Parts: sequence; structure tokens; C-alpha cells
Amino acid sequence: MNACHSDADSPTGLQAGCTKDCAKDCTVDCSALQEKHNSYQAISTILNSLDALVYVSDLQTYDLIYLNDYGTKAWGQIGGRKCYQVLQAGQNAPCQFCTNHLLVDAAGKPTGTHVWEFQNTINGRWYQCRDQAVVWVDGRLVRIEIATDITERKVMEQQLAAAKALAERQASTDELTQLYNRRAFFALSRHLFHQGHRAGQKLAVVMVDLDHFKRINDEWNHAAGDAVLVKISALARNLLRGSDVLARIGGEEFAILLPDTNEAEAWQLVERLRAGFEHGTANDEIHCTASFGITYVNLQDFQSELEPESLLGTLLHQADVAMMQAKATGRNRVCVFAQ
Ligand SMILES: Nc1nc2c(ncn2[C@@H]2O[C@H](COP(=O)(O)OP(=O)(O)OP(=O)(O)O)[C@@H](O)[C@H]2O)c(=O)[nH]1
Repeated sequence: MNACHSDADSPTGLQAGCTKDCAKDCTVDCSALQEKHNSYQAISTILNSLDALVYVSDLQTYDLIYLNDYGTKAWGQIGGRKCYQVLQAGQNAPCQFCTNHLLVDAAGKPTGTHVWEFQNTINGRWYQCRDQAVVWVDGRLVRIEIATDITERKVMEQQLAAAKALAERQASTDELTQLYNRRAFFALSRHLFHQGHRAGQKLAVVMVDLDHFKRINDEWNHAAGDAVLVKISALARNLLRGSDVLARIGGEEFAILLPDTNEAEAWQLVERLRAGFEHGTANDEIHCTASFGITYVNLQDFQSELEPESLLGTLLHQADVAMMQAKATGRNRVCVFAQ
């Protein structure tokens, strides 16, 4: 081979500065090579002007064949390495998240483009990647990826999602006690009524009203009253089961929905709450008890349509009547609504 064509690093085989009129004894058609070289330069100029990563790697061996300027600036030179060694952190084998298998069908034929989003493990930035398998100039199958930095959009999306989750949580949470609020209690009850109806379950609704709470506020102060509400709420949350719905629905009034619970289980649970409040605050400066009213419903009794809204209204009223009876008969006790 003539010296002027010996540049192994040149993708077209043409050494820089070689022309068809060079004085050397050329054995190949320099003008054809020159044309190829010019086309390569033109495409390379375009790819290097892109504000996006473009790379090409062998689909089988993962050898990195091409990396544009954007890529070399961010991840360094190819240096005879594999794509995963250059573009990802601490990889000495193909990446778990590699999309190569999605780019060809079972017969090994290219399937078209695959677009996905990914956070790069070296610089932590987010990219929208457009991957495609194509037949390379030398006949082998390669992967071409064009990756655009979408970090700003991704951060905005994450902030929006977090703000939405927070707003949703706030809309269903009582600020002082962090229990569900009235709105959430109604929404969750509707859902549990339907679920319990389908499964033919029994459930109980409980009203809870703290005893002589006005006195606590008057003898201490409003802040001390608030602290009692927080303490009682935490006690109740710990004593109930994970599936029970506990909500603060008024000042010192709470409602509880006990799903899939029969009469004996409900009584036991509520009695445990009553004793828990009594003993749990016994050594505090402010001792606090509560009165409880329970009502039960067997959802099997509703043969066809169930109207959760009106059923919940009825059950809350019944539980309230039972709770008032507990107040009237001495407080710090549990009464059951007489059907
Ligand atoms: N600290 C505090 N007090 C509240 C809050 N919401 C309601 N209250 C007070 O709770 C008290 C409720 O008083 P009442 O309805 O008369 O009932 P009670 O004193 O608990 O008496 P019984 O229910 O009959 O045992 C009132 O003094 C309200 O001001 C609150 O968020 N924080």
C-alpha cells in the first residue's frame, strides 16, 4: 500500500492532505477516496454540530465505533473501548438496562426506533434516547443512539409530581393530628363499602368524642388542648389495625371505620382504645378519656345496589346516638347502637 493511504485511523482510508495529484505512486483511486472522505467530513461536521449525543456501537461486541464531539466532550475518547466502558460508570459488562435486544426481532432484523428516558450513571443527567439498529457500512449490525439532554424538563416533572403528591396528602390530612380528615374519611369509606359489599363482609363504624374537653382548654390553654388531641391521635393510630380508617372529623370528634369486622371484634378493638386513652394519659399532666359509640352493618344484607353516601350518613348518625348514650351514662365508656 502506498504511504499516502496508510492512515489506519481514517474512516475512509484516506490520509489527510492526499489528493489524486500527489506525487506518490498510488495504487488506488485517490479521487474516489477523496469523494468518500469529503462526504464523511460533511456528515461528521453535521453530527458534531448537534447539541445531542450520537454514538454507534457494534450490536454483538459492544465495540464503540463512533462518538460525536458532544459525546467525547462529556464522556471522553473511544480509545478502543466498549460503549458501556465509555458511557456508563463502573461497567465492565453490558449494562442491565441495555436496549439492544429491543432493536432487533427474533430473526435478528432491525425493528425500528425505540425511544426511552434514562439517567446517565456518570453525570447524573437525564436523556431522551432514540435507539435504532441499522446495517453499518461494513455489513455488521450496529446500534445508533441519539440522546438529548432533558434534565431540566425531568427536574420540573419531578417537582410537579412531588407538589401534586403533597397537595393530595394535605387535602386528605388533618393538619394538627396528621390523621385523615372528614373528606378523606368519606372517600375511603365509600371505597371500603363497595369492597365489603362485593365480599359480603360485616363492618363497624365508631364515633369517638373526648370527655370534658372544654375543661381541658379552660383549665390549661388551647395549645395544651391541641397537644392532647395529638397524643390521643397517636395512641389510637397505634392501637388500631393497618386496615382501619381513623379520621378527625370535628374539633374533638373522631370517626373510625373498621372493615371486615364482626360485632365481637369491633367491641374488643374499641374497648382497647378506650382503655388505651385512659391508661395512656394517666401519668400525663392532663388526663383524658373518651366516649365511644359503635354501630354495625352486615353488607350482605344489601342484595343489589348499595348507596354508600346515605349508608355512611345513617351509620355515623347511629354511632353518634350510641356515643351520646355513653356520655349520658357517665363517659369513658363504650355503647352499642340498639338496632
Ligand atoms: N385545643 C383545641 N380545642 C378544640 C379544638 N376543636 C374544638 N375544641 C374545643 O373542644 C371543646 C368541646 O367542648 P364541648 O363540645 O362542650 O364538649 P366537652 O367539653 O368535650 O364535653 P363532653 O363532650 O360533653 O364531654 C370546645 O371547648 C372547643 O373549643 C381544637 O382543635 N383544639
